[in-house]
Amino acid sequence: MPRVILKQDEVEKYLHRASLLLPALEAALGNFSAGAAGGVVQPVRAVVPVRPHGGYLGVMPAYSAADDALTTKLVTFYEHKKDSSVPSHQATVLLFDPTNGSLKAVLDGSVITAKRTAAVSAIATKLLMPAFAEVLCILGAGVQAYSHYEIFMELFTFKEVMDTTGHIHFCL
Ligand SMILES: NC(=O)C1=CN([C@@H]2O[C@H](COP(=O)(O)OP(=O)(O)OC[C@H]3O[C@@H](n4cnc5c(N)ncnc54)[C@H](OP(=O)(O)O)[C@@H]3O)[C@@H](O)[C@H]2O)C=CC1
Ligand SMILES: O=C(O)C1=NCCCC1
Repeated sequence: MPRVILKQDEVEKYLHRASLLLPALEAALGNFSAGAAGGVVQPVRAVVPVRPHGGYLGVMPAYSAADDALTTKLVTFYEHKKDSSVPSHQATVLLFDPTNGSLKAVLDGSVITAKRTAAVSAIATKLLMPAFAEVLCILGAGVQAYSHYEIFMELFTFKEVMDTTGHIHFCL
C-alpha cells in the first residue's frame, strides 16, 4: 500500500491556485520540447473506449529525468448526463518511486486535471495572445470553464468575458 493517499479536498489544499503550477509546467513543457535531451518520456495517451456505456478510459504515463518523477494518470470520461451527480471526467494520479517502481502515492486527479489543463492553456495564451485581445470567450460552463476563468482572470486583463450560457461579465 502507498504511504500517501490524498483525497480531493487535500489536493485542493495544496493546489489552491492553478497558477502555482506555472513554473513546473513551463519547465516540463520545455523539457518535453527538447526531445531526448529533455529527459521526458511521455507516450501519447492510450484510450480505451467503453462503447456500451458511452465512456473512455485514458492512461497517461510519464517519466521526467529532470524531476526523477515516475507517474501515471488514469482518467475516465463519459458522455455528460445533465443533472448527473457523477462528474463527466474522473481522474486518479499514481506516483511511483523511480528507483524501484514501488507505488508511493495515490492522488485524486480531478483538481489536478482541472488546474493543470487551465494552466497549460494560460501558458499557450501568454505566448500566442495578440496584444489587442480584449474579450475572453469560454465555451461550456463546466469544470474546465471555471478553472480557465480563474487563471485567465488572474494572469490577463480583459474588458469582457463571455460564456456560452449567454452571460457577459464586464471587467473594466
Ligand atoms: N486537454 C486536456 O487536458 C483536457 C481536456 N478536457 C476537455 O475539456 C472539455 C470540458 O471538460 P469539463 O469542463 O471537465 O467537462 P464538464 O462536463 O464539466 O463541462 C462540459 C460543459 O460543456 C457544456 N457543453 C456540452 N456540450 C455542449 C455544446 N454542444 N455546446 C455548448 N456547450 C456544451 C456542458 O453544458 P451542460 O452541462 O449544459 O450539458 C458543460 O457546461 C471536454 O471536452 C474535456 O474532454 C478536460 C480535461 C483535460
Ligand atoms: O489530458 C487529460 O487529462 C484529458 N484529456 C482529454 C479528456 C480527458 C482528460
